[in-house]
Amino acid sequence: MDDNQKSLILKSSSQYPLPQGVKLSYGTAGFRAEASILESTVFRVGILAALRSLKTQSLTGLMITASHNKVTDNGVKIADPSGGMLTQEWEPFADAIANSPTPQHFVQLIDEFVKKENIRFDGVRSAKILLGRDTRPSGESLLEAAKQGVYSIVGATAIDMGILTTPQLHWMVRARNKDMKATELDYFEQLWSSFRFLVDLTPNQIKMSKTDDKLIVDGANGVGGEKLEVLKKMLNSMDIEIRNSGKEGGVLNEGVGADYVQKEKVVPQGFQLKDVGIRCASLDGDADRLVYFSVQSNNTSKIDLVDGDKILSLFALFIKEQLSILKMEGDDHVDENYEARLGVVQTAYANGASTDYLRQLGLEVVFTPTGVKYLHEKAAEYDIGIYFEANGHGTILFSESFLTWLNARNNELSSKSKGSEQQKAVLRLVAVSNLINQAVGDALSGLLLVEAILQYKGWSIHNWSELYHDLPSRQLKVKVVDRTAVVTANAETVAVRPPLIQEAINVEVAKYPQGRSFIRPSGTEDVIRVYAEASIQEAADSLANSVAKLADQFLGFGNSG
Ligand SMILES: CC(=O)N[C@H]1[C@@H](OP(=O)(O)O)O[C@H](CO)[C@@H](O)[C@@H]1O
Ligand SMILES: [Mg+2]
Repeated sequence: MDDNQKSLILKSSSQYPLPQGVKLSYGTAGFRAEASILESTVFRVGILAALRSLKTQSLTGLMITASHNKVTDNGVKIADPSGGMLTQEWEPFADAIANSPTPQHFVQLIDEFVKKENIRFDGVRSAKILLGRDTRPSGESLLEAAKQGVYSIVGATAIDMGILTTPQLHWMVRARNKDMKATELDYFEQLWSSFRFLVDLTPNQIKMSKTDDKLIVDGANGVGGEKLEVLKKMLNSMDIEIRNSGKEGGVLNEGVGADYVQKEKVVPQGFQLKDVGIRCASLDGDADRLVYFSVQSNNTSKIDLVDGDKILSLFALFIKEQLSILKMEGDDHVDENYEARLGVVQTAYANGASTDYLRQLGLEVVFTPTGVKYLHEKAAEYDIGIYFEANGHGTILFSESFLTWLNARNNELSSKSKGSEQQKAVLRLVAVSNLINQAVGDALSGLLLVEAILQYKGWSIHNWSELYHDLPSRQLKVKVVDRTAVVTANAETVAVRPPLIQEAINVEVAKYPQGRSFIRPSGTEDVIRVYAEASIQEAADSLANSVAKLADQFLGFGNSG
């Protein structure tokens, strides 16, 4: 960096001092905190996004959101040129600059990093960053801070895309870098047209009942509801009712949204007894999570939850079916068969019943630590990799080589057996790859895929929910002195530190039929999370409580003196 560049950063960063006592970590999903302390962080991440763009010679993205967290919180994360999360290799640098105490120290950190990474400021190609934010009121001024960060890098350009869902921003970054059409309208058109295409390939339609036609969506009073309104207009044939769109005066994520519905297993605000039996869905605050549910008839606040694991199971079942149709070659061109590697990725939070179900289908199921950056990376190793967190964040990734094969197969079948079942299966898979967001998990594209598959199968939400029965489970949080004292292994299923805690957990687990439990430090909150499941709810609750007690004994405040 030349002196001019250094003094530019020094000058602008002096206007965004780090508030006293703030310590931030890039965590599972970027920086998150109370919005009022985030200006300096967002400003610095603006610079980081520009450096990432210079390093990769590609466009990057910066999203301002705190997803399912309180409306008074906010956060910031970077989309890498692929449309995925910021490369994990840069996370320590992100942490370092976010916590840098003075402008001088900050400039020095950047200077050292730029040298180490060999980032060139030769002006051959300048940095370009797409900016987006969710509907949080603090978003506007934070976006301004991000712009100031970007403009502290000579020649860098920030393109403000306005209010978007997180997956829309990631999708745009990916599309632009692939020289594809990348406006918001292009996004909607791609979703709409691939959905229509897929639905048109539904075999002689099994007529659904009136209740099965209808879908009610809880928009979490966030950005998802308003974007779904746009899609709804394009899809005028679908009967969708959107509630908690944010226009009715409700508060973002308060008693609404996918996180609330999945964790509390109760109806979100605005849903009542008259909705019994109707298919309902819930998005989170930035519309990258999706869960379905139906209101139970015997108790108005209880729901039958259809979570991320069941969405994953529905997708896996459908994809597997299409692959087997492809394999049923009538002609002797069996050599045209491509053994597509289909893989399913879950975390330890996946309900044990879902894993059993998927394995029974003959699928390869692998586990990664929590956080979509890990699941995504793993899923990308397959020709078709399906990943979901139980909370509803996930997508399906298609490899380039498999898509090339599908296109070639389609051309061949077009000339030989147009309209055959095999060709339809090929076309369905191609449509899925266009519909489901290839950059990150996306509630809107996920929702359309669920709807298309349910139509294809002629299933109600009840049929879908009956794929398998969830094992009762319980999640608890434990406040401890230092959550980093817990170190895990084997995709977070085993605690290797503090010593002997795992042995103690094992003793508890052994007391319960189908018992399973693990602890891990949260990456987004200052707590230890406890998960337990067992054959009945009382047992899951009791196991979770015993393990929470162990966490407290080994790590808690009672132990700190
Ligand atoms: C148990 C759970 O739901 N954990 C969530 C939560 O992470 P924690 O590291 O558990 O705080 O937020 C992450 C980001 O949204 C999400 O990826 C993850 O699944
Ligand atoms: Mg989210």
